[in-house]
Amino acid sequence: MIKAILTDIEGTTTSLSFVKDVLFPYADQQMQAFVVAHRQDSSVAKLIDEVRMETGNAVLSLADAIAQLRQWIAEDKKIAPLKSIQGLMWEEGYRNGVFTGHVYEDAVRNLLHWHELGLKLYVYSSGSVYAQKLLLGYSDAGDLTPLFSGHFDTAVGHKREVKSYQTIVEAIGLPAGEILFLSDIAEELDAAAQAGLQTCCLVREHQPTDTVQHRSVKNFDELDVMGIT
Ligand SMILES: CSCCC(=O)C(=O)COP(=O)(O)O
Ligand SMILES: [Mg+2]
Repeated sequence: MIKAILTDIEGTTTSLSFVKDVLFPYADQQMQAFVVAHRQDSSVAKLIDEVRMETGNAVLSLADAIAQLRQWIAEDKKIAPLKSIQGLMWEEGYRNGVFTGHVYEDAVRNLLHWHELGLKLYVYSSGSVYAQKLLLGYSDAGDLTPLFSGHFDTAVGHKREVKSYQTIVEAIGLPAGEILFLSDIAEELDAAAQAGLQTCCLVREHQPTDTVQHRSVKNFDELDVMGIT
């Protein structure tokens, strides 16, 4: 019996297009002004140092660090300092009403339903925990954060690694087989399944490469959570 649901965001609760066509371009356009304006803030200064460490160049100039961050956005790299800086920048966009967090209607409806049924809900995304809470807190459907019992990002490890899911299972404190992981990426589902989680692939906008060993649905309405044993 499923007692908890761990969900991915991009491609699962949220459209790829919102991330690729709204969030990433916003971060790209604002990067220069944001980093220059906040370079003395301890949080931003620390993240720029992390960019230097990541590139292996301890004396990387601020201008080159900004260029590197923009390059990583273009390449959709899931690198921790980039994801953290993006979260800080998106906060301005959400707070100023430039955009709201896209969450599919079927996802909102079923997250509410599962929460009412007493299932524990968690997020695991490459977006920072801070960015996850912003997207769900400023969602099209209002503040969804009270539905969630916890959030995980790449601080627990990358999403294609089995160890990350083992760490999450330990943190949730339930047997792995009682946790259902939802994602649109086959390699993430493979890693979760190897850690013993139940899995389901969301095939919303594109056909994943190889998900034969996972159940698969087009949206959350098709998912019979209580039927999974
Ligand atoms: C939740 S923040 C916006 C999405 C993001 O930055 C990202 O990298 C999405 O990765 P996911 O693991 O949710 O596919
Ligand atoms: Mg995804």
